[in-house]
Amino acid sequence: MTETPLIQIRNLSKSYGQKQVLKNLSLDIYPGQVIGYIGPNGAGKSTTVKILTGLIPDFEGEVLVEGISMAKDPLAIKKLFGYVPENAEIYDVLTPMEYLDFIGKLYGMEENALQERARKLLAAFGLGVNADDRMDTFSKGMKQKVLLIAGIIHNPRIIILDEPLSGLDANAVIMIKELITRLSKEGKTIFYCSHMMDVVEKVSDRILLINKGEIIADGTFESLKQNHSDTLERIFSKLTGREDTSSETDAIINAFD
Ligand SMILES: Nc1ncnc2c1ncn2[C@@H]1O[C@H](COP(=O)(O)OP(=O)(O)OP(=O)(O)O)[C@@H](O)[C@H]1O
Repeated sequence: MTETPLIQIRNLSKSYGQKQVLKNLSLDIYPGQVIGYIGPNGAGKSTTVKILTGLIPDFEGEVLVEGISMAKDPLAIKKLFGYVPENAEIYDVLTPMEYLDFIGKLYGMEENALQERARKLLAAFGLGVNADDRMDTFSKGMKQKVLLIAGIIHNPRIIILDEPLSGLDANAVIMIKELITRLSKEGKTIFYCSHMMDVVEKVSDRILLINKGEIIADGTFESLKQNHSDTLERIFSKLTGREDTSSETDAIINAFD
């Protein structure tokens, strides 16, 4: 590929105390890629994305986004990212509009544009009629949708979804798949962390497999299956155990077919 990488990660390492959780990661990520970032619990996925989004400022190595070093201008880089964290709590005494207004202003959005985009996205996610209702009356799936919208309210170039499906039902899975497809068509770069191999397979055009803080495979899902089937099987059967055969998981996986 001759294109300039959008994100360049060079020799990235991170330790918590004595424990090294990322070991010398080097990666180039290109504009428009949909990357599935997979690996077992504790492999280092969330730590990687928290470094990319500026939430963990102390690390070794270098991260460049659009050629700008994270160390030099973290605020400029933060605005390029939209981040939907795993298991986030929402401040649910607010309405979606109040919450999105708060988040949008953190990104410096102008009031009218912010209101317009918030209502448009809420309607697109089927929450138009709930835009001004307090979220403490919402289901988990409805709150997750608001968190997703909050992650993309400022129209970021790069979107990071960290396990956006945990605990959600099959409808939410369909919604995520549609969202990823739509955002990818708009040219967004997407970094999608998940334990659900089958789901990642269907939405990603590049898979990164991380284990114990090291990227052990990088390629298409097909190439991964050919060259790392043992690792994939070991990791995911250990990881998901019986869950993969539960009817709920089956329903989620089937939602993609
Ligand atoms: N703030 C922290 N302090 C100390 N150790 C941490 C901290 N955050 C993460 N860790 C440890 O770092 C390792 C990597 O964690 P991380 O959350 O990045 O993994 P992950 O791949 O996202 O896992 P999961 O799939 O379970 O979310 C784990 O062993 C975790 O216990």
